[in-house]
Amino acid sequence: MEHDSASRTERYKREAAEAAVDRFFLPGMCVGLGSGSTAAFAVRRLAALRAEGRLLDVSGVPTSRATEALAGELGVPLTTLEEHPTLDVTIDGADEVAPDLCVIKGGGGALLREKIVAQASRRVVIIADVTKLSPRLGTHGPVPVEVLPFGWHSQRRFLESLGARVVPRVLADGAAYLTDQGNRVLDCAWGPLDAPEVLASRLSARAGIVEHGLFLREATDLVVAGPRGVEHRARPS
Ligand SMILES: O=C[C@H](O)[C@H](O)[C@H](O)COP(=O)(O)O
Repeated sequence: MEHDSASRTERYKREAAEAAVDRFFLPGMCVGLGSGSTAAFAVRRLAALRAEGRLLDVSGVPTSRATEALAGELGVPLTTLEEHPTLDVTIDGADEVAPDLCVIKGGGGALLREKIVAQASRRVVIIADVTKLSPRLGTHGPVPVEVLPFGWHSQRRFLESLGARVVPRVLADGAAYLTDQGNRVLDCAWGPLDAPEVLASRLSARAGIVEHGLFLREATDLVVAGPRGVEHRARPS
């Protein structure tokens, strides 16, 4: 039963990713390649289209070392923000998606590069299976916060003073999890957030906090897949 629901979720992730690539990646584009299991399906779709001789002139900026490695393995051409400071579109996953297309990202630790790439993109398409939809951000899980290793205990106390239950992210062997930039991640559970924009600006103002997983303005579109098929939603104006 559990296995069935896990494989359904994987199918929905793949369907959302493939629909988004087919609709939003166009010939000649420079694109952002997101991170995580859903975004990996998008990279695979782009590689499959290339194998059919389509989108051969599309190049991508990867949002993590893992995505860079996957794209490299599959022969997807990569570029950089130095070469292409503005990207046409980024397709990326999310951990939680609210009805206004505000999202939480960073479950895989790629939030900083993902936000840099999203903010350099004209359009940001979030791809998700239905389990990611949430009535209010914070309902499903924590907000990942990336902090410099220097003085990180002081960031932990600061986050607790804002009401979070803070769990420093660790690897299976108990060692500290480090991001691609060598920073720590503190997973901060606040529960459903009444005013995510107020929280986001307090986090952004704190020295030592490098970035947080609240993406409140970046997403322009959502492609979500579930038992009723694949649906596209544009950000409400
Ligand atoms: O840091 C990771 C990213 O923000 C992912 O896009 C997010 O965690 C969703 O990952 P997945 O598609 O594996 O659920």
